[in-house]
Amino acid sequence: MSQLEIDGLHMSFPGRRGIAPQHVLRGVDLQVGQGEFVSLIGHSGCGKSTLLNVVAGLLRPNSGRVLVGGQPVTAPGPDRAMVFQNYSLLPRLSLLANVREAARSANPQAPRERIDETVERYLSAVGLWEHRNKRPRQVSGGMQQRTAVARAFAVGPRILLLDEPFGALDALTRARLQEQLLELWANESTTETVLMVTHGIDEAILLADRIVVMGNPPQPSIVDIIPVELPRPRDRVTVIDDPAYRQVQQRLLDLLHADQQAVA
Ligand SMILES: Nc1ncnc2c1ncn2[C@@H]1O[C@H](COP(=O)(O)OP(=O)(O)OP(=O)(O)O)[C@@H](O)[C@H]1O
Repeated sequence: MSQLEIDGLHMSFPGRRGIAPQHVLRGVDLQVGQGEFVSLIGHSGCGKSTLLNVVAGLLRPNSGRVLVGGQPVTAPGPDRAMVFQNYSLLPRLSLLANVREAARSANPQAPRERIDETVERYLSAVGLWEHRNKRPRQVSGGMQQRTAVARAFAVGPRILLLDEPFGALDALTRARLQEQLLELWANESTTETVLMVTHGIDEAILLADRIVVMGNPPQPSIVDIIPVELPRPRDRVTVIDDPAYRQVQQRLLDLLHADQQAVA
């Protein structure tokens, strides 16, 4: 059984002042297996964030359904945690308190020592334990985003939803955070499955087991799903010489180019 199942999802936003509704997702079907890392890629406005928000339970679709572990998603829940591009930390809380509050509210029955241990583990894993008492405004954007990633893992979700989490970061910080994410996902957490929106072709190939390509209107749905058959762990420097890497890269470029032509 798939851990995440999306069946026949349709989503439109009402048009204003006589303008027709905007169909953002038309008939999206996707199954994601336990332990899979799946990236969503597509041009701006094709509905990637909308799809992630429906899976998170933040938006209700017009029709279709999302199942997690066979159960329908109707609202946000601790089995799914989301990381946004813009950090979204609570500004008045320290980094430690941001992570602790999320871990506590997702696991209200857990003993305090276990929560403290979880918070320390994830803040240390992203290299921020020594900065734990600072407020978000006292640290860099990269550090804020590392805190947001630590917070998401500390909730103990089965599925991690990432909406362009590294989009605002410089290349070196992004590379470091990609590695920390893979390390946490593969070795350090109970989180099994990752669904990640990205604009980066190379980021998608480096991280994902499969890449879901989404199309613009008139076909705002999945246009292709590309498996990435590169062994893990993947080294960002050498992996680009692998013929399988080049093949996936070319396929993505062709699909994204064709989609751009279609709307031009
Ligand atoms: N709450 C909303 N109300 C009305 N329209 C919306 C709403 N949210 C998104 N949209 C519209 O739906 C379309 C898809 O938006 P979405 O954010 O899902 O795209 P995206 O692929 O994630 O884009 P980007 O890559 O630029 O973040 C856009 O045209 C957007 O303007």
